[in-house]
Amino acid sequence: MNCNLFITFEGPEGAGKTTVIQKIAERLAEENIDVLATREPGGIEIAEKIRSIILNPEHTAMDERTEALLYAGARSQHYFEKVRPALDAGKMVICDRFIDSSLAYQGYARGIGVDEVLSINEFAIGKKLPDMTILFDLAPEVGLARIHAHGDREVNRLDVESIAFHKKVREGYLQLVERYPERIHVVNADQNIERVVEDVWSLIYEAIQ
Ligand SMILES: Nc1ncnc2c1ncn2[C@@H]1O[C@H](COP(=O)(O)OP(=O)(O)OP(=O)(O)O)[C@@H](O)[C@H]1O
Ligand SMILES: Cc1cn([C@H]2C[C@H](O)[C@@H](COP(=O)(O)O)O2)c(=O)[nH]c1=O
Repeated sequence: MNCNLFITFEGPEGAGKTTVIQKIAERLAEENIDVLATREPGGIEIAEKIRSIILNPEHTAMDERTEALLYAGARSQHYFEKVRPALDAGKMVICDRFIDSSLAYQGYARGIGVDEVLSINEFAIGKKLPDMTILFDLAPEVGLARIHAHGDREVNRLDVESIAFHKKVREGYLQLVERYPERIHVVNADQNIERVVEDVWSLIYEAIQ
């Protein structure tokens, strides 16, 4: 078994990443796999502070380049303080969002350019990409409706972007699948939660064999 993997979960708002990651972490633990579940932006104190600046709905004046750099800064701190040491200790790391969020949201949807955003992220964390990425694909209307219906998390500065922006995020992700076909695996997130968990588990189980 190869369990020393860095696996990232990606997708639009309300796609189910946070819910599924918790269930997958429990399942991995049941299989006696040493796993660290974490998230971006955040996961450690400094990055959580940066998160609260980026996502504050009052920060409407934030320039798109500032936004891209803050995400990259939070990523750098989180990666070197928490992710890399866990991987070096032989653990599996599963992370709710990572570099592909920056490529899809800032690079593609904001229009900064995917290659430009990739290059600031290479400065932040180096060139190594995750071993595997699972993309939760979902129409943005469905994900946003889930967030508004359940009300179990605060609505942030990115949530309130236009539907056109969220559609571009989805397009950006789907272009990343074409760019990294070996790494990024698409899961249909518009199914009941148990089905989504099973689809994700199958991908991870295959990867660790
Ligand atoms: N497959 C599903 N079907 C119906 N509701 C779901 C499904 N997956 C998640 N939900 C619900 O949708 C809401 C958002 O889920 P969750 O927080 O897991 O999404 P997320 O992808 O992490 O979102 P975000 O990136 O915006 O934080 C939660 O209330 C959750 O219970
Ligand atoms: C890492 C990262 C995230 N984002 C966006 C995506 C979401 O709108 C928020 C994070 O909120 P969540 O509830 O934790 O999913 O930030 C981004 O635009 N760029 C990034 O690199």
